[in-house]
Amino acid sequence: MNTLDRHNTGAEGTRVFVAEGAVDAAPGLLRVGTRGSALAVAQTTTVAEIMAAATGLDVALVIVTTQGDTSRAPLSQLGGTGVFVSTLRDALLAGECDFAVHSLKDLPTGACPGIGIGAIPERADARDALCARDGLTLDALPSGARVGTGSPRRAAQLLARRPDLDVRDLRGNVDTRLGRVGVDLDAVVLACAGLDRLGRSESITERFPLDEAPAAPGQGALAIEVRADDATRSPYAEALAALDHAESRASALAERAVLATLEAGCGAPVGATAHVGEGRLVLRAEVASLDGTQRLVTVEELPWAAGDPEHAQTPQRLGRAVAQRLFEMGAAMIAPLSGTAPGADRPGGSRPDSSLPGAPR
Ligand SMILES: NCc1[nH]cc(CCC(=O)O)c1CC(=O)O
Repeated sequence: MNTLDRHNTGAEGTRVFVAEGAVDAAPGLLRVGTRGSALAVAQTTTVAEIMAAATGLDVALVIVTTQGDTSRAPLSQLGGTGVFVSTLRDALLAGECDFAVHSLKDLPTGACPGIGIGAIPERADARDALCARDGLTLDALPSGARVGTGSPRRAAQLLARRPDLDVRDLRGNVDTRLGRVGVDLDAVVLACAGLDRLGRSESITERFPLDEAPAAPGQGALAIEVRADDATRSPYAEALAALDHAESRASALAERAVLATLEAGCGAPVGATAHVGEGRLVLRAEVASLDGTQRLVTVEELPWAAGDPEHAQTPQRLGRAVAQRLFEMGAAMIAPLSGTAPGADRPGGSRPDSSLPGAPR
């Protein structure tokens, strides 16, 4: 009755299936909470298949409908993008699911009592994608071309390269946004990760290099949240350990520490992108003015090795240092960081992501 669509994963005969409505806890079953959008279901299915293979258990996708999905009220009235996240967290705390899968870039940086990030899986392509009509690249778009994005960071980065563009506000899910290309817009900018996960890679006409256009902190990464008491208990711990990817975790946490220290929200023109190379964690971040005419960029790095307890706090330290440097360069003077006017005084420092003791690294 609960199962709409079941399929075998082929992994030791376990099943991954989509449940409609409530599913009771059962010993042989893991329940993974997800939003119901095509993108959310696609990425949660991948997560569920890894969990099933690692534990030998069945995995149910529990679709949680959030107010952000059903309401037509502006996001600002619903309490910002956090509405997508808080309903999933409520379901987790209420025991309606055992895990919650989020796009990491949509997760507010503040800690949530009783919940922690149990795993950050291997990240998809973190870059932004231009999806233009007729296969056009950014340089090839005609003067004054109309490009859609709802992100102030993407708008600033577009205008920095092409001040002549007519950047238009754009909302809605991935397919809605793509549907505007060649109709009333010449192009839209979306995350490569979402397009690749949805099988829409062929719509991409250019992938912007991260060193020229740092993406949103955490873009392309997922976060698997778990009740803090369950993180180290079997079978949850085995499922999380199979999913966690140390380099992706370190990179994403460093990027998010920039955002937390700047006390910047998703509406702030802030990009941050980290990678691991030659035993070092390298973090590049940018704060731009909304019109793209002013861009502050800094790159810093620290030694880092997977699994080394000495480097457990390195991502947060690196992110804080980069954000402090951006403050010194005048970030608060050129950009609205949390919806306040440019120039407003921004104290640094904010509570970091909750980290679970004993959670897989
Ligand atoms: N803000 C919406 C959002 N949240 C996560 C993704 C998909 C990319 C990802 O997983 O980071 C998107 C769409 C987009 O930015 O194009």
